[in-house]
Amino acid sequence: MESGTPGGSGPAEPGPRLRGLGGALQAAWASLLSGAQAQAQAEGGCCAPAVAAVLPAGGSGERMGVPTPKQFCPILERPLISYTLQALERVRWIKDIVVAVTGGNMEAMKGIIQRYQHKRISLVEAGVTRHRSIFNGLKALAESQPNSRLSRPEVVIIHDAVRPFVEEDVLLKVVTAAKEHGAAGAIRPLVSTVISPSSDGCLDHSLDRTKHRASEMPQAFLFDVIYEAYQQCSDYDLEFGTECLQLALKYCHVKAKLVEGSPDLWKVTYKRDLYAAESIIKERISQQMCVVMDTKEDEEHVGRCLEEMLKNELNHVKVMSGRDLQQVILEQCYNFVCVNVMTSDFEKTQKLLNVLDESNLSILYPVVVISVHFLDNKSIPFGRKMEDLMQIKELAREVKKRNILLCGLLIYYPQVIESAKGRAFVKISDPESMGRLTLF
Ligand SMILES: Nc1ccn([C@@H]2O[C@H](COP(=O)(O)OP(=O)(O)OP(=O)(O)O)[C@@H](O)[C@H]2O)c(=O)n1
Ligand SMILES: O=C(CO)[C@H](O)[C@H](O)COP(=O)(O)O
Repeated sequence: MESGTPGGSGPAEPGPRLRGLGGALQAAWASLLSGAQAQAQAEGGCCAPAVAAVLPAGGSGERMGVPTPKQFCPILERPLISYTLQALERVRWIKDIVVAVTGGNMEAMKGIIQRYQHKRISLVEAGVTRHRSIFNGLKALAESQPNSRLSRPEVVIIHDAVRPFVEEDVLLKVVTAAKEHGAAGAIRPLVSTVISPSSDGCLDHSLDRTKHRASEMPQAFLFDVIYEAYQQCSDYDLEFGTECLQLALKYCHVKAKLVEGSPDLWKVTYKRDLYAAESIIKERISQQMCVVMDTKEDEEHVGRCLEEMLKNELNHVKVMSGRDLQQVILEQCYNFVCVNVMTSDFEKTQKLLNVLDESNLSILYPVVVISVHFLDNKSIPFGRKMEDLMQIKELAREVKKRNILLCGLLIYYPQVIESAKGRAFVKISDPESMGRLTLF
């Protein structure tokens, strides 16, 4: 068993991050906690139930038909598996994440962990089938080695490395249900009817679609249940089985609770799925925008006006004062409009770029920054202003190396407007008084 992070990163703070979860889920978590706490107290310990995850990532992705195993295929220049790891590691109550990779991909995987700063990851050698890879992950959790930071969890989540869009709510639902029933898994309605062909290639019978479901991931188990099932199961199961819930039923008589999952839980299998995954990621990161203003006063005018306009297009728009720049990072937003009203040309933008650099936000996704500038026709001529602003080219070249895409917007307005330029923005949104917008 190898530690994925050379130099090691300690486990995350135990305890759930419940932001955004509904009341029913919070109650579910509370009951999960209380059961575990009672047991922990009885054992003289404390804290939440130990939850770990096993991610099989040792396949070759034959159906995708490209030389690179699909879990390592890039989406927006980042390997698919990194998105799945990110989805799991942001769930703070998952203590350990064990990833099964082939010996040949071990170094590449370590590189990914280091480059994208993944935490709480341990690597094990994959097996020749998915079930064998999972079994290896479970063994690493069951039999903690002298130098291993892993310990036997109470509940284990099993999730395919090639299902990147798993959300905290479904993870919580399967873990909670597994605690109660011994096993649980996400399901989806069938898209197509399942039929059974006979040996002559004709229809034998078809299944009633309303009575069947597609089994997806994640699944969760009481660790003792699934480990026992894997220890008991036959070579045939390990070789040809595709369903962990079935092993729990067959070998431990545990009937899994089935939990409705979201459509995004589907497994990246064919090449076109990579394009679909890319579109989903782009859609998600483009729906959030931060408008950074350089004074509180202008925030009232330009900021609020811009916010109203953008809200027609985007789900989440937030206006922030230049003084709250550190807060920007906590928002996990990847699109910024930085309005330089009061400060000299690039002062605000430069401050934002510094904060972004320090945060390492752009390691995970490309960050877009639009630097907005104003010019009224009574001050310096348009051409001179543009010349001054052309220094943005150099800045843009520099930050592009760090995955930050910077461009400028010059708003040139014809009238002198007495008070804050915020009003000028209101005016230019009106085509009658429109001056000139120049993207540079
Ligand atoms: N020996 C194997 C085979 C598969 N998997 C993993 O199990 C998950 C689901 O399997 P699947 O989608 O079938 O992946 P592949 O086997 O890689 O794909 P294919 O069947 O097209 O070859 C994937 O994360 C895959 O990497 C694994 O860990 N070890
Ligand atoms: O479908 C599944 C539900 O149990 C598993 O998630 C798994 O993806 C099946 O893998 P494979 O395609 O290799 O059989």
